[in-house]
Amino acid sequence: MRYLIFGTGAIGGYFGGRLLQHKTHQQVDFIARGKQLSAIKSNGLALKSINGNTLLSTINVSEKINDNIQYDVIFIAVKSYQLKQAVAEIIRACGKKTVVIPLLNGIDIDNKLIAYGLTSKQIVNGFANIICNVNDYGIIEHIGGDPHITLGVKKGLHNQQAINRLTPIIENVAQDLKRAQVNVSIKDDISDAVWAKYLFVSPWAAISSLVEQPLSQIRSNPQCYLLLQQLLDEYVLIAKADGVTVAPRLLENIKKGLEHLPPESTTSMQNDVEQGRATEFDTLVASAFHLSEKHKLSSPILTWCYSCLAVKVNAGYNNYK
Ligand SMILES: NC(=O)C1=CN([C@@H]2O[C@H](COP(=O)(O)OP(=O)(O)OC[C@H]3O[C@@H](n4cnc5c(N)ncnc54)[C@H](OP(=O)(O)O)[C@@H]3O)[C@@H](O)[C@H]2O)C=CC1
Ligand SMILES: CC(C)(CO)C(=O)C(=O)O
Repeated sequence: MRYLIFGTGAIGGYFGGRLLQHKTHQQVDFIARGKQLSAIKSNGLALKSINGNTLLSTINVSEKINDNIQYDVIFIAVKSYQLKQAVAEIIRACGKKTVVIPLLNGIDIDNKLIAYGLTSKQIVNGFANIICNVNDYGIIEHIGGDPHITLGVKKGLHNQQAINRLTPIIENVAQDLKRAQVNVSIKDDISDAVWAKYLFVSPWAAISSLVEQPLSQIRSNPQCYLLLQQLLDEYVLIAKADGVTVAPRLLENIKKGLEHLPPESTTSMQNDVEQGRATEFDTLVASAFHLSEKHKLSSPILTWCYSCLAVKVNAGYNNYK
């Protein structure tokens, strides 16, 4: 299998790096840019991880996709606001058999990929569980979460013929990831799992982006923690109104997950807010707000977060580097 990791930031660097570290027959290429590209070219890609450090000094990384290579699988590991440009570049490298797997957070990433020009037959849905960041150029730091990728088709998106073609590819990718010491789940219909991940990350992303504090501070401030729990309850009502099956234990598991993550945990949206960069506000907060409006729900905490963050991130956009 020949893999392309499009976007060598936290997620792309970690999971692509592990695939490269444990590769047998497969080839793993990377797309990066700017100082990250220069640092990886000069010093290699370093993973500083609670699961073991490694330095990948032999790595095929470039700024643009080599159009002469036909990739079997392209993982997309950019932020949602970078997706349109990424797809414009990826489309050129897609052969008839290429499968594209987005690892972004969000409930409508597949629809965005289609709107930007990919076809449903080319897409396998996916998402990542891990807490990692770019610690310095060329250095990915994994501080929490057991690295996990969930893969699967969506019943509404794929017909049976597409499912039959994509299933063995998903299984091969899962085997390669497992060999690379990444846990993998495969879902027959990934829709509810995508929502479950969204419910875990989005309320926390909203609150952490507002208060700009690590999880320990959010947990130890009773009012702040209550806000997070109430916001989560509102997101769950939105999911249910949108037809999602929210398993009774899910809410309990999300709350337990938030209790047990390392104290220094932050969300990637919060990191972007703190650094004055563009954010995934549209995907993680505005999408939920608009769904709440569509289903005529009352979501007072979400409405408040939406308004405050809209002001805050718009100010942040002015500093966008
Ligand atoms: N970090 C985490 O722990 C987790 C993140 N996620 C999700 O994964 C997704 C990716 O997040 P994360 O890895 O943190 O983000 P990062 O910003 O760390 O990584 C994205 C990388 O892609 C690069 N990139 C974007 N567009 C291009 C392009 N056209 N050409 C070359 N390089 C490009 C960016 O470069 P540049 O910096 O120059 O823009 C950056 O290096 C998000 O949806 C996030 O919500 C999910 C689970 C956990
Ligand atoms: C919260 C976290 C780290 C959990 O996986 C995440 O998905 C993100 O910040 O984008």
